[in-house]
Amino acid sequence: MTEAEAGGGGDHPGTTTTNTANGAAHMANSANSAGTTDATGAANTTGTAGTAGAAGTAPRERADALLSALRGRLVVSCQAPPGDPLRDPAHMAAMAASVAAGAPVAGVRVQGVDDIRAVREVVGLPMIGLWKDGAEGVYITPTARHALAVARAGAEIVAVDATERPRPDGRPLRETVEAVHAAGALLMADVSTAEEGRTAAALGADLISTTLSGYTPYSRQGPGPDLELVGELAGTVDVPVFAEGRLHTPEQARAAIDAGAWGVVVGGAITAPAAIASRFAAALP
Ligand SMILES: CC(=O)N[C@H](C=O)[C@@H](O)[C@H](O)[C@H](O)COP(=O)(O)O
Repeated sequence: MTEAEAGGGGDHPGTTTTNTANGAAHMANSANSAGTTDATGAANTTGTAGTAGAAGTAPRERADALLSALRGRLVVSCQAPPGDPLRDPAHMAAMAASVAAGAPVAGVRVQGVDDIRAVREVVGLPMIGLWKDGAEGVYITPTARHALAVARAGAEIVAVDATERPRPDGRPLRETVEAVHAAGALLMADVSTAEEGRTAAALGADLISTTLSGYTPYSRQGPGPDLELVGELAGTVDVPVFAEGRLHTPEQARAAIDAGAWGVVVGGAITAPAAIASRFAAALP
């Protein structure tokens, strides 16, 4: 990924950043041609992406259609940790295609520009994209440059770290929000506390996710999902709130929806065979 590939550009749609219960007004006709998956085509599980069935509709309508397709439903995160033999774009594309073909999932969450491109080739579902750069501090899509690369690789929704921790380039989160919107994508703010969620929503984030609860030293620590945070956020911000992180069972996913989540994102419990096998092995005498 070069700076030229990742850097600015794109037509700013010039939309406002007013948040509404139904989401964003920023979903422009993207400069990223690969990222124009038909957001209304939730039933379209596999096949060539980018059919852009909603192309030509207003940005706001496209954003609302995308968010509606995710409401009350499951997004599967297809990510492999560094060093895992599955950490390969072709493997993640096969994983995502398998899940999409065999289960009524609403979307996928995919890490890294190469994986996003590979998954985009074979899965037509809405995609939350991110770019993990590093492993300490702010590493989930840490700068506007990373965010633009993710949008241009084909993700309709760009997930970024929206915690209060210092960002590696020292730039404000607001710049990333503006860059993502200029690229015609929506921004998902990965947060660890309710205050961070409220701040992100005020900055124009289109969706909030509880992804980082338990991953900042000042947030709730625990083995399971932070449903309390889901409920608090759902009651105070006017954008969709996603439950994500440590959802291990279908019952927890349902409880998250009951707590007010717009949708749920599940990763390791579905797409991390080593972690799943370890739990089984640990239960044996
Ligand atoms: C903290 C962090 O880096 N979370 C990452 C965000 O994309 C992923 O490693 C998680 O797998 C994802 O959030 C889904 O969570 P879980 O795998 O617990 O269902």
